[in-house]
Amino acid sequence: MGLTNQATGFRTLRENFLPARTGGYLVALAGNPNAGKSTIFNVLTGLRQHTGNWPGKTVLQARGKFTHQGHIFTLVDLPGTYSLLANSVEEQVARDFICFGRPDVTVVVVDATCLERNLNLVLQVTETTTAVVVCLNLMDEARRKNIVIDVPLLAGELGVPVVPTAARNGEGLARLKDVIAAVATGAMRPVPTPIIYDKDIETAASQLARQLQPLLRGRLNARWVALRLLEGDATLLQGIQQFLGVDLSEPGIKLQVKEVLA
Ligand SMILES: Nc1nc2c(ncn2[C@@H]2O[C@H](COP(=O)(O)OP(=O)(O)OP(=O)(O)O)[C@@H](O)[C@H]2O)c(=O)[nH]1
Ligand SMILES: [Mg+2]
Repeated sequence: MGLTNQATGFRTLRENFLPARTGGYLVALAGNPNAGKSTIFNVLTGLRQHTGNWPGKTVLQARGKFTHQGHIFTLVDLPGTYSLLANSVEEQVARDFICFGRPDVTVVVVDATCLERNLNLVLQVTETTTAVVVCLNLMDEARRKNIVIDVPLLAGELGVPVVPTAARNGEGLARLKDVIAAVATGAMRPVPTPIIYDKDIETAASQLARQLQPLLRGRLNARWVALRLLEGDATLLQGIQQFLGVDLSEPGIKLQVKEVLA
């Protein structure tokens, strides 16, 4: 059953979105459908989010709390998404929370049995924020399929911590909490490996990013927004208007996009 814009009303989504900051840290759980986000959410919070072996179970974000090392963490279980270039309302919920919910840490849960496909989202998230932890879930399944992953090498390549887990039997979740806490408190500062595009795209993006910087005022990564504008991502413009009150579809910006593309 699809969740449509009409059925939910965008306003409701937006009101649901930005949790009141009541102290503690805000942690987003993002990832492809079926990667095990809700399973991790349930173990960490003791709540019972719907889980099951088909994609798209979680349609709206769910929130729960856990405490660790004396800190309170609000965990947000997001709908599964393959990409930040939202193609459905569920993906838009996830994208908007990652971009506008200002999480202190974004955990990207990936399926260790199909790492390559899952890394697409990891790379997109690390383009928007540095406070990223990769949770390499379904390690039990990977072992069963004789898939061997060099975790330190992966972490080194990505520039963010990678924590192997098998959430269904609780494996690795204590370490996951330690790493979330370390990134949230600033004890660990990931430095994601930048993705460098063709020279023309880089030149256009940095030119545009300079124009966007004063409008976005650090609330969103200007380079990433510039790349999305060059790509013509209309739903992101909607989100920026809604959550930041900045209209990037105004003629002045359109003209700049045209100019850098010329
Ligand atoms: N073997 C194994 N199964 C797991 C593991 N983690 C989750 N699962 C199972 O994988 C299926 C999907 O888990 P969910 O937690 O619902 O996945 P999700 O990421 O929340 O999925 P969406 O909400 O659809 O995006 C469920 O049947 C879980 O029991 C794990 O580490 N190992
Ligand atoms: Mg789920």
